[in-house]
Amino acid sequence: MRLMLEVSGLHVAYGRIPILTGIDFQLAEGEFLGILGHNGMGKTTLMRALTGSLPLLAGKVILAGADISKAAVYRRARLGLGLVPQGRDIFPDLTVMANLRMGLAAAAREDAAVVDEVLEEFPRLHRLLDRKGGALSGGEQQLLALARCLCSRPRLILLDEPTEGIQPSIIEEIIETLLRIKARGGLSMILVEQNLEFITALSDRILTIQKGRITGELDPKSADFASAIAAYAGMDSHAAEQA
Ligand SMILES: Nc1ncnc2c1ncn2[C@@H]1O[C@H](COP(=O)(O)OP(=O)(O)OP(=O)(O)O)[C@@H](O)[C@H]1O
Repeated sequence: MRLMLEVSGLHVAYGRIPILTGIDFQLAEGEFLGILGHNGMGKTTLMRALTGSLPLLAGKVILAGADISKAAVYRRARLGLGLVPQGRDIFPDLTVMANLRMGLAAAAREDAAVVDEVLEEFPRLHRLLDRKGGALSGGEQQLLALARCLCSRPRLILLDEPTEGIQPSIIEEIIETLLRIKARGGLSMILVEQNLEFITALSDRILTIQKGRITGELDPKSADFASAIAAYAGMDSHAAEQA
């Protein structure tokens, strides 16, 4: 098994307030790893530490064998680390096509044909290419943010709470799109979520995070998954199976 990401002993603080206090996990090449946690548990902080927008107090981050613990944000992007941030951060005054081209700028090698390739996976965006990003629905913006990230040809995508504030019908479409992309292979993903249906549909493994620490690991294929997730969410296992 080749490792795409190795995170060890990660400590991160905002000023003097410790937020992540010893995070360790590994991700295999091609693996989709879920990170499940309630509000304020440190999920976004972890994503920001991995992309380099927050410095580490201690610990190591190894991406495909390269130590990126101290690397700048742009260098991590060049090495194949892509982020689809919480809130999506698309450019509201640029068209969908111009937003996609911004994704090319983060790529190690700019290749305009990549936009057409990526668009094949996103039929809904095809019809919206001339529309301003700010005039899209939340779900369409999420699809655009994902497509823009794919235009940078990442090896590993960090996807931060993609279902937040999005209608269930588009959540389903995002799941189907990601399952197609996963089936093609060659891409690893870390999905940070609170939505049980989304994280269960896509993850090979799920880590739970509480108060800045990884507290458990769940296997969506295991027989006791429904009861394990129910214990995590504080609900009965029948409700978890419905989720
Ligand atoms: N810029 C900041 N300065 C100080 N504290 C912060 C800052 N950003 C986040 N925090 C605190 O760090 C903790 C972890 O926040 P984080 O955003 O990582 O959580 P999260 O799990 O992503 O939550 P959510 O699901 O609400 O986005 C919270 O207690 C939050 O209040």
